[in-house]
Amino acid sequence: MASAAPTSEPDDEPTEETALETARRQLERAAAHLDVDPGIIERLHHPNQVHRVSVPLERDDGSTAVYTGYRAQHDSVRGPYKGGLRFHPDVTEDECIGLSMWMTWKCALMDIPFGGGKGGIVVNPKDLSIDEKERLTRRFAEELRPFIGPTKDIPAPDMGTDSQAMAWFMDAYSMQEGETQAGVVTGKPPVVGGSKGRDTAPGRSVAIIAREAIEHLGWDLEDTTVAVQGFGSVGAPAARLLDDYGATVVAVSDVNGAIYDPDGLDTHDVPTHEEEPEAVMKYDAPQKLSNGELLELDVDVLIPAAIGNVLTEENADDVKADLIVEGANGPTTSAADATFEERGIDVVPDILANAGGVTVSYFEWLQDLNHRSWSLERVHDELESEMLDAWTAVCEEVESRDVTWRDAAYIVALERVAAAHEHRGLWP
Ligand SMILES: NC(=O)C1=CN([C@@H]2O[C@H](COP(=O)(O)OP(=O)(O)OC[C@H]3O[C@@H](n4cnc5c(N)ncnc54)[C@H](OP(=O)(O)O)[C@@H]3O)[C@@H](O)[C@H]2O)C=CC1
Ligand SMILES: O=C(O)CCC(=O)C(=O)O
Repeated sequence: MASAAPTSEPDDEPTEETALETARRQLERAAAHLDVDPGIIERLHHPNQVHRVSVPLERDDGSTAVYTGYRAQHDSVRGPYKGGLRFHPDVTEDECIGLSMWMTWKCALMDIPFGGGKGGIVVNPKDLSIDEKERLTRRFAEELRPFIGPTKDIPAPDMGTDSQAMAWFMDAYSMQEGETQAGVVTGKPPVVGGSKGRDTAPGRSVAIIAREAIEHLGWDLEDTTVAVQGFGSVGAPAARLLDDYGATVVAVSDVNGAIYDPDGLDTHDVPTHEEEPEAVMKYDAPQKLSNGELLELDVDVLIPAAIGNVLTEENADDVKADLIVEGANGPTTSAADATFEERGIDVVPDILANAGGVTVSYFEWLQDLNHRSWSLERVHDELESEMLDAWTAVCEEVESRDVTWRDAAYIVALERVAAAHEHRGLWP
């Protein structure tokens, strides 16, 4: 339980296992535990559709730039496709497909009536002015119009997009429909049909699940040290809530590196990505580390909550945390996962830990369809209850089958998706 900064200079560069490869391996591992029609499993290796669009943008200087956008729609047997839109230079078609598969499992694990979708634009949003971001988002909504809708496919925020982007997206879609269609996206500001508590929900669920895992392992939260990579929509609320629960958050990071205080940071004082991007490293802290060093800190709990593929075969042997709670989607490659299993390091998977985001998105969609607004207290209470139900379902599988938390979560999700395929008669 000691906390000390490592002295090595690890490689920050992730290795090249694609999200799709990781997602397929995870599916195969879960399928090996279940008696499911192999045809259904084969079908679930592939997305239903992937839409690739060109998104032209008039830059502020009058020139035209054309960006590539994607929307991957993996499976809709349990309901409309659901999942975020990412604005990031590393977005690829395969990444969107892998992320859309994870959304299918995440929604099934949470038992909410959605399938899996994910999309994004290959762009660095930090290179765009606010007006350019608005024009790009509105045009993306226009390009995706034929494929989305409140009962078809419902996007949401992800890396590089936020509630303002969702408001523009909803407005652009609604203008063409001739009426406000609040339910076409979630993660909007509450004043235009968003749900209270959606902005912090993915981080809140990470903290709730970390708290449950810590209790399950018989640790005391007050004696638990935590390092969090990324201080955005997921990392910041997770760090702050764990701090509020009594844990000691010793390190947090942004894209430029990490701040470290072995006595614990005042997480409410460190600016989040939303408050000021790239401000973490400007914060006055006893030590500055690289993002790679943060991942190898001798802490009890490590929460990767920024980008994918940061825990790889290159650094898995050097990770010193006893518990990893995945805040980001796909932070752990299959090779690293195998190493953690061998080393007895527990990993709570993304599809469980960060599922608070899509769960409150579901609450938002219900509020939009019913033209009702829930109180923040109700959102928090219902989220807590949904997270505990999912946690219990996963723990039951862990105990009855003696599998990892990731395999258990996939088994619960895959059983539900496969049963829906069987009942609907879509297969074979
Ligand atoms: N937003 C959501 O609703 C949900 C998001 N997720 C997943 O969580 C992860 C983070 O998303 P989200 O919090 O929304 O993103 P944000 O854009 O809100 O924040 C990302 C954070 O990560 C930092 N960051 C960016 N690149 C790197 C890097 N290369 N190394 C270390 N830190 C980096 C950013 O730093 P800086 O401020 O300097 O840019 C920022 O602090 C993604 O995997 C996303 O898919 C999962 C569930 C829901
Ligand atoms: O809120 C949503 O619909 C999806 C959020 C998301 O993209 C995710 O959980 O990865």
